[in-house]
Amino acid sequence: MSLWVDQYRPRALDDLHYHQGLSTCLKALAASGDFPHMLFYGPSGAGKKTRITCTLRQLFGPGVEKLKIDQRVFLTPSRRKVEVNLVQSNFHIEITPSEAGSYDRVVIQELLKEIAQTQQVDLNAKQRFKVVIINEADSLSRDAQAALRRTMEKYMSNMRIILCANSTSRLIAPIKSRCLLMRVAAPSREEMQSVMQYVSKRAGFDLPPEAGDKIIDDSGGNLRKAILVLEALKMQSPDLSGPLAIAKPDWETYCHKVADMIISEQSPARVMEVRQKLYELLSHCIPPTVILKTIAERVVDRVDEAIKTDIMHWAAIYEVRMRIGSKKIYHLEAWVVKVMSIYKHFFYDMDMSSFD
Ligand SMILES: Nc1ncnc2c1ncn2[C@@H]1O[C@H](COP(=O)(O)OP(=O)(O)OP(=O)(O)O)[C@@H](O)[C@H]1O
Repeated sequence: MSLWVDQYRPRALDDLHYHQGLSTCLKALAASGDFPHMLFYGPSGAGKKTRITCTLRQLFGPGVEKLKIDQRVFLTPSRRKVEVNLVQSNFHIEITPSEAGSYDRVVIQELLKEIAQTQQVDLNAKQRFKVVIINEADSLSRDAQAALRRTMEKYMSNMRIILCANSTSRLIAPIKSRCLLMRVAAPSREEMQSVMQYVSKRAGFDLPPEAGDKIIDDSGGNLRKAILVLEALKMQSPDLSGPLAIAKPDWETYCHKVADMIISEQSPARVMEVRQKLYELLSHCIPPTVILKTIAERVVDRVDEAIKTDIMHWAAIYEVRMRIGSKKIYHLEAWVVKVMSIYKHFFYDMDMSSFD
């Protein structure tokens, strides 16, 4: 039994429900015999992955759906072992180099070289090249990006790269200029509604449009989230009528709690309590940037207009520091202290001005 998001995921370019223009373009490229390196970018759950797999199917036929998962060990120059998962078919290979943390360059360099130097073994293959999909390309380190750039130039004859990212801003210009950029925007409300109606039909029930609207309100343009919530709600109350209670994920509630703690007291003791909670979140593998963003948004929701921009400004600064540095907790905590100080000063200044 698979989840609806997988079970009803469109498998061919012709079956995609929205962004028809993109599908037409991808079909033409696949048929052209001159397939470029590509960069798919857009927000989470907009449908990048779905479009990439449909494109592969268009290029190679249903054989690309026969997947196997391997684990590969790479040796770093300091002889440390890093493990990375590979998902592959006879025609393509998919990697998430960020699994290797700061050793992502080793993974990119070794793996791409190896693939580029092996010829396509399947004589019936429709294309002479293999495709390498690189997930979370926007978290590649500078070194890894430089290595990627060199391989892109050198091994174009039997390899194509497809990068998948949320935004293009952290990718170096020479990579962007070697790829065809495909922007996959979040679907509109109507598009989401029609996909959910379709999924419901396939699952054998009618979705009341109001229930669909409620789910869309909560999804923030993330279609995967919407379909997951739809399935969960259908389990809870099979007729989907009446008020729907969409549960927030635990980590989100937890982040909100941290935000409330920051606002309700500003003291060294409170900083220590917040630190505990931050460790807890990090140990459950919630990405530090997501933690920072979620807490910041909640804080900003609850404070005076006058200090909102300041708080976001510092969140942005600490996010950058966090990406560069290695100990995430330091930067998260430094930001918390900064916010407490901004908040406290704001009230102090107000009190003083009442004496004027
Ligand atoms: N055109 C479409 N028609 C119908 N359903 C779609 C379409 N595109 C995407 N979906 C559904 O939306 C879900 C999310 O899409 P997908 O996993 O491709 O997003 P993504 O952009 O790669 O997200 P992330 O960046 O978080 O990995 C899929 O599981 C699929 O069921």
